[in-house]
Amino acid sequence: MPIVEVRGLYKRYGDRTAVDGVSFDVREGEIFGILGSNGAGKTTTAECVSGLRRPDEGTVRVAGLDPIADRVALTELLGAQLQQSELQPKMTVREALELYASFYPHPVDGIALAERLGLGHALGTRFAKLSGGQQQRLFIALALIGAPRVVVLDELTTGLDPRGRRETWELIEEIRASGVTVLLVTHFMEEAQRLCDRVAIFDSGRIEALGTPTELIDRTSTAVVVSFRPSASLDPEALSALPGVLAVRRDHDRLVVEGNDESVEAVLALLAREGISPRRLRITEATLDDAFLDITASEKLT
Ligand SMILES: Nc1ncnc2c1ncn2[C@@H]1O[C@H](COP(=O)(O)OP(=O)(O)OP(=O)(O)O)[C@@H](O)[C@H]1O
Repeated sequence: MPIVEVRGLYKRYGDRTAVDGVSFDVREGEIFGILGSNGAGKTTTAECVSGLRRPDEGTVRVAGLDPIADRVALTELLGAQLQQSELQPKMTVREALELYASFYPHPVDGIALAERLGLGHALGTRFAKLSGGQQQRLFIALALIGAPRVVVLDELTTGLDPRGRRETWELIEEIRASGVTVLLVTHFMEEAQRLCDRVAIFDSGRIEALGTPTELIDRTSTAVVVSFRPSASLDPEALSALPGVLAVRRDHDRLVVEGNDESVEAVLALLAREGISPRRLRITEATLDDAFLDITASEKLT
């Protein structure tokens, strides 16, 4: 049973179509990523799920509730991350937790939550004095304080340093492990590949691809790149003719072969037959980043 269902969602701002007929389901207990470049319609979609924007067309259901018509009931089961401007700079962590707990009928213990999120020692610290990472943790805490079944996290790690980002990823994994469904809006492919069970790639208000990160990576034309410095001269044409090879190029004294698993085996077999050793051999697999560029670029060509 999906916990979030979006069907035929349209949202326009004046004559600009921000969301252009989007449909997807989020399964209970998964981390579902909404990915896309700036202006792709990610935030607008997340806001429609959270009940912060009214769709122009289409339906949104969260655990069977209409986020606009059933707004009060929705707040009991959906937690959304706040934007920075929504917290008073002078409010302490403890005050923020108490204030937000008062909005919900069955809040969790705010102090225990703060401790779980590594904010136990910062309860008396004012919001403005928290580090970027601590502020993000507080936003996660406030999204979780009402004991939601679903949390919507939008660009949570933007502006964090690599350590802060990794710590936040671990927190999100813990949230999922506790049974909460996470809708994660991001434009960081590494983040999505690491965290998300499934992702929807948005481009110009539409979903161009949806699947697990592995499925999307497998769909990219170049799944694997092999590069090496041949110990003796080798005709690139011989490489181009091998099964699965999509492209061969020279990069200084290296040969770079783009292809798939089949082409890796074929390249290595050819080198063995010719008695050529592949010096400084590197085999790199495509990432979600490659898949994203491939998917959004091919859409632009059609
Ligand atoms: N309140 C608004 N009024 C007018 N246009 C808007 C409004 N909010 C968003 N837009 C426009 O709608 C489009 C989609 O915006 P949205 O914020 O949903 O995209 P996004 O994928 O979240 O982008 P970003 O990563 O930049 O936040 C953009 O072209 C944006 O300029």
